[in-house]
Amino acid sequence: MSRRRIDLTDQLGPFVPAPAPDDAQLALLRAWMPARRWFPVKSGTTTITPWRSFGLADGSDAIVHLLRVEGPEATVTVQVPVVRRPSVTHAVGQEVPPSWIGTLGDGTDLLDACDDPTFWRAWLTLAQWGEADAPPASLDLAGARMLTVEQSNTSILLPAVAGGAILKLFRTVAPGANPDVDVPRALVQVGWDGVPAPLAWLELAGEDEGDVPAGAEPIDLGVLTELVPDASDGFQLACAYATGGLSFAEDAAELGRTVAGMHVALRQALPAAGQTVGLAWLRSELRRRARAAAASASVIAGRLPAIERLYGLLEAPGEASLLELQHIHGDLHLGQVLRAGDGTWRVLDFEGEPMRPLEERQRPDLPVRDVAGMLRSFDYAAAVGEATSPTWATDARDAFLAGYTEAYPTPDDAFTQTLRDALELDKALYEVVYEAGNRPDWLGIPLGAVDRLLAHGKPPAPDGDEPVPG
Ligand SMILES: Nc1ncnc2c1ncn2[C@@H]1O[C@H](COP(=O)(O)OP(=O)(O)O)[C@@H](O)[C@H]1O
Ligand SMILES: O=P(O)(O)O[C@H]1O[C@H](CO)[C@@H](O[C@H]2O[C@H](CO)[C@@H](O)[C@H](O)[C@H]2O)[C@H](O)[C@H]1O
Repeated sequence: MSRRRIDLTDQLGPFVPAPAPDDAQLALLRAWMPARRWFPVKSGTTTITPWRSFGLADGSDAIVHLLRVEGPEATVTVQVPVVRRPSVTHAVGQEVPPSWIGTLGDGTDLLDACDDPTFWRAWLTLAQWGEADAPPASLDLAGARMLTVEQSNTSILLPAVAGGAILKLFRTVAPGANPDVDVPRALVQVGWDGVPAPLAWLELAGEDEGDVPAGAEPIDLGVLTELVPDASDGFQLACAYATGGLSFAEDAAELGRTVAGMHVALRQALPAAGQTVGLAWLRSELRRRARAAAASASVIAGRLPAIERLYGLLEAPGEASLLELQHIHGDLHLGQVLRAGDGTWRVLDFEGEPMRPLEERQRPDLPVRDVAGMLRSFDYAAAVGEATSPTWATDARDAFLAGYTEAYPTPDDAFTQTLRDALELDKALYEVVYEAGNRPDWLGIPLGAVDRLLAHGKPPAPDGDEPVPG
């Protein structure tokens, strides 16, 4: 969707030039960044080099560094705003605050500015506020704090700004509109109330670079969104239900209706102009992703033949049949939904799977991918919440699917089931790679699902063929 663009062609817009981090700062950043949850490269050696640095034009002293992180597979750009403050001594045994990057030779601390009120104020002052021209007259930072939850970006809770808001600073940035800004805006514009409204965003002008043509697209640095009051995180809630022996079916059914409503609204908000894919293409794409997953997580490699066979089952009566694509969420799971105080659900985080390239994440896709993502999440909640009932996850799945199909009728036939299984497997493989890099203790959750799906979708083994694991 179009944005009212500030003319940034010959100037830095809301920013002022600033020096790149010097050697001492760079050494601290190189030691600190890879241990952050948001650091995008999870294994292998990385090279971190300064790319662009700028200050904020309101006179505050934070400096935003964009650093190139070159990993074994790709080079990405990471946003790290910093401030220098007089050093604070922490008692022996006391944990240093999460914003502490290190102490410089002159005795000052280099800190993550995401936890700094002067940076918040500067950001809010310089951001583009929706269709309005200016921020609210008063920016009350009472109760504001940086969140320390598990997330791919860094968010700051601002309970007194604009009636309650949350600021998300994108950690991995790229030229082009971040879907986490434009997709919710488009959904709000078509009147869908299942998403909290974006209130303001901040973008950095593009810059010519090497063979990138002049006028490279602006880079989205973050988005301010309205706060969902009295919200419960969907994953924590589901885990608590599982632990407490409470059925999640009713909430799951409502969630199914919400996800269906989201798909209907996305079709209207961002029409995909009749784009389709053929089954042959889908099979080869799923196999490509499986091979890439196997290359990243060795535990998948031995299962590849069985995975390929399961994808081979993906045949419709008319092989020529085409599947319709549309804009989808792309990384839907219980941690991306909030249950508001009134029991309704809100969907967050339209950035897609953070481990995939932006261009891939923006493409129209199959809505069943979102359904499969949420189904995987019930399995996670049952495992993490140590569900006491053996049917906890299947009850939630069935209720979710019933709620979804009630609001977005889809055929209930063998092909639909096989397609859903294939996409659940695709998601479980992604999760194996994700857990191997982030939470190795949880690797068994998606791996168990991979084996279950392989056993369930097991094709009749041709003579002499090796057996499917599971
Ligand atoms: N609009 C909102 N209202 C209340 N809480 C929110 C809102 N948006 C996000 N959160 C909370 O902020 C945290 C991070 O949000 P999320 O958008 O999923 O981050 P990330 O993309 O970095 O993973 C989650 O704990 C989520 O529950
Ligand atoms: O929320 P993000 O955009 O950062 O998504 C990534 O991290 C998620 C974990 O925080 C990960 O989700 C996986 O774990 C969840 C429980 O923590 C579970 O509910 C999901 O079903 C499971 O996929 C997500 O895959 C990853 O992209």
